[in-house]
Amino acid sequence: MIEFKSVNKIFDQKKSKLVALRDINLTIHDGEIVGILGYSGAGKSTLVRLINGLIQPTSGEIIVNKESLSTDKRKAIDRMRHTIGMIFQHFNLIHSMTVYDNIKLALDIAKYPSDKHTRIIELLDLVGLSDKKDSYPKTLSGGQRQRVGIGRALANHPSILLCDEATSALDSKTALEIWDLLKDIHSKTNITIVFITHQIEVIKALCDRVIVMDQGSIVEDTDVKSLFVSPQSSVSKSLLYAEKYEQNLPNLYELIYSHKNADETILSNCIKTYGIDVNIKYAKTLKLKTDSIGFLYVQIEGLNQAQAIEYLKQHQVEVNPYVF
Ligand SMILES: Nc1ncnc2c1ncn2[C@@H]1O[C@H](COP(=O)(O)OP(=O)(O)OP(=O)(O)O)[C@@H](O)[C@H]1O
Repeated sequence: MIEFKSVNKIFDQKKSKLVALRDINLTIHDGEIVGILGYSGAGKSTLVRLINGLIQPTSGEIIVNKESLSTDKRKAIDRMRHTIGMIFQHFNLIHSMTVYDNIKLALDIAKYPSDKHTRIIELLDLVGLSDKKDSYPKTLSGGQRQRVGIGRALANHPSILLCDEATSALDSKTALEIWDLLKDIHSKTNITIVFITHQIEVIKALCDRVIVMDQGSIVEDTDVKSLFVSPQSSVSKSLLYAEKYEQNLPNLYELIYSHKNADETILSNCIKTYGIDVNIKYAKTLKLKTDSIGFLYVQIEGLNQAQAIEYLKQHQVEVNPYVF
């Protein structure tokens, strides 16, 4: 479990102070897959660096697996060795070492107590790189390099995996394969995954919960489905709306089908009952990890417009006036 209690982080700059994190209160439970979402400069990396003990908070307390992180650097290093694995955007592999040796290095640093060779073979199998054990990083694709990164991060059986923009440098197909691999690892190990990202796609495909950050503060902490159905913060709205329909039209509404019993017949029944004209501008289905949500952007015209909207709402369709 990761806990932040009233954590502030202030960086001293030449002439001023920069508040990178302000009053962060947060609990991440064991086995959760949490996305930390925000624009550049929001404070995401600072949050991660505090979790892994690379930096200290200016005030407040951080507790990782019941261990309070004080200014004791030895404890932080121990935690990195034993409870936290980390993967990075640019993989951070040692290029003069083979895949096998890159993973072995992690075991050497952790002073792995059991048979290292057996563990390396196990890890190579887990990340799907058994046939690449003697290859060098420069001969691997980006996705394969990140698989090595994942193998190395998991070497010493950590209970937490921190991912800092870990798929931002990959094309969308390769990123999807890495998210699938992480889901597979999660189902086998129940490891806690914290994924720092500015990409809404990762949240959609991988996460159960999302924490949205803006200018050093947490502005939203919610389950992923709620983020898509009713985003609360301006950051999540703008990240989501950038994916959707951007044109301003009169009488434009966003209809959200998120309940299992809400289907298209509701709209056709509504048209028949209230004699309205419905002009469908755009439709999209978002597939989440275990669910899906339908979005329909429609212009609704006619005398009974208000009653029609009420009817839709009563039939578990969310209706929002759509103004970008
Ligand atoms: N060591 C440092 N010294 C001074 N300021 C820093 C330091 N590290 C981060 N900052 C500042 O703290 C703020 C938050 O930075 P942080 O890297 O945590 O944001 P981020 O959300 O991870 O952004 P990005 O996605 O661009 O990495 C930024 O204004 C950044 O310039």
